[in-house]
Amino acid sequence: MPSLDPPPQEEASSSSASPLPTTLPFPPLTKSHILACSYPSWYSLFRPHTPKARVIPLPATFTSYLRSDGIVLPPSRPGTPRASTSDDEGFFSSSALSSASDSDDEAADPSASWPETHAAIRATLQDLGGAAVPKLNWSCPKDATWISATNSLECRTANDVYLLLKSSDFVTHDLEHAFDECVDFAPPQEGQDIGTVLEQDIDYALVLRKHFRLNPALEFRVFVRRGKVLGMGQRDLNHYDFLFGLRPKLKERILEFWRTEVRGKFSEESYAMDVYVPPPHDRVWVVDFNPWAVRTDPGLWSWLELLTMEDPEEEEEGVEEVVVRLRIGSAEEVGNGKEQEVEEVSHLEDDEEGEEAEETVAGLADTPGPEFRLVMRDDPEAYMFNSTRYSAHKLPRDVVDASQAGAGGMREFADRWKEMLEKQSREANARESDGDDDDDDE
Ligand SMILES: Nc1ncnc2c1ncn2[C@@H]1O[C@H](COP(=O)(O)OP(=O)(O)OP(=O)(O)O)[C@@H](O)[C@H]1O
Ligand SMILES: [Mg+2]
Repeated sequence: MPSLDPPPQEEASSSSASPLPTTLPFPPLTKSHILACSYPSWYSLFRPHTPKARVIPLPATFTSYLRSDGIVLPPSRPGTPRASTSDDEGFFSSSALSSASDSDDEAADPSASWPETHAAIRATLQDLGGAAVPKLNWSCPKDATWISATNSLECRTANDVYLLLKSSDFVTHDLEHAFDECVDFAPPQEGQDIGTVLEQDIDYALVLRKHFRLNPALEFRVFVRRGKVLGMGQRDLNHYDFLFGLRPKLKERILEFWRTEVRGKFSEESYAMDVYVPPPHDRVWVVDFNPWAVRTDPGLWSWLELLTMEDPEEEEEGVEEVVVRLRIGSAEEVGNGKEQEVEEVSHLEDDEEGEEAEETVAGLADTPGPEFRLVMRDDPEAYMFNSTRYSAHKLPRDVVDASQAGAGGMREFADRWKEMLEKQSREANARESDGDDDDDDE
């Protein structure tokens, strides 16, 4: 992944009265921090609070297959022609993926190099009820869903899994750039293979999570810095009226969960924790732990503010549900405070979760304690170029494009970067003085 260093000092400070930060003040990134956020590292600690999943260790033969160019899938059944239309082909037909390197139907079966892994994946899919969402140690192939017939992460066969993993840049990042920016990582010397170097420290694994229909509105990212929750916010960048009424309850549950189940248990002091809080919103599920690093998408926050904000006051144990009936904007804009129809969210575990729609109307404003950000209707933050889906991965691409466009390109990029920092700073100030303000028309 290209460096995310902001533009040079003179670009950022030349025209502004108040000096702007020119680098993001992250603490030094270490391999041990990255490894602590690897799914197989934390899963055993939080298993009772994690949707049903299985971790399959991956041999070097399999990771080499993932790193190799081209997409060659195993035949649907060993020994059968690729054009088979058996049920085992899942969403994808392996015959449809024949490429230049695979011009005849008799290309070698790649799974011959990792038969146990192939068998384990097939058995695990069955064990998980026939449909799972794949992930490597840190990343899910969210950027590759376009290649799936269902446009989703749902996999029904081993070939569905391989196709998503092999099509994903995010997965490639795990395989080739896991320790980028780590101060204690020596990049490979000439002639050394990155895979071999990384695998000295990393036990690669495939995580298969039982697939369920989750409601993206109820996924949140919680930012913890030096052992204190700084804030939290939606992961999905759409506006959901019903979240405003639920905010006090969600916040209380998430903070309580963090205090009782995560604090003192997860080894790291700074990280971004992803949680899912399905109806009836009494139980918090851990989806992921992400490094405190620029590679993690700050979502509705910006890294600049997360890194520079004051430490919060000591946590109040048990934030109360405060009923605050503020009128912000029009009635239509603030919504009715009731949750809309909620998607099915069963199968988090072996036992079923309740699915009743939440009717609590507890207020629309945020309660005291760490700020809980929601997307306002027409919130510009949802549309900022650096806050769109997978922005942490798009930004480096911007840097790459800018660098390829020569000095002019870099200057233009630097200007955009400066504008972005200024905008974030303005918005942080406005938020501080105005509180919830859904009329922001920037
Ligand atoms: N068991 C599941 N069934 C269906 N969808 C799931 C399941 N688990 C996760 N997802 C979806 O996949 C998304 C990505 O999962 P996850 O957060 O683990 O990936 P990630 O690569 O770590 O993402 P990020 O880069 O944002 O940290 C989740 O936000 C959720 O919407
Ligand atoms: Mg993650």
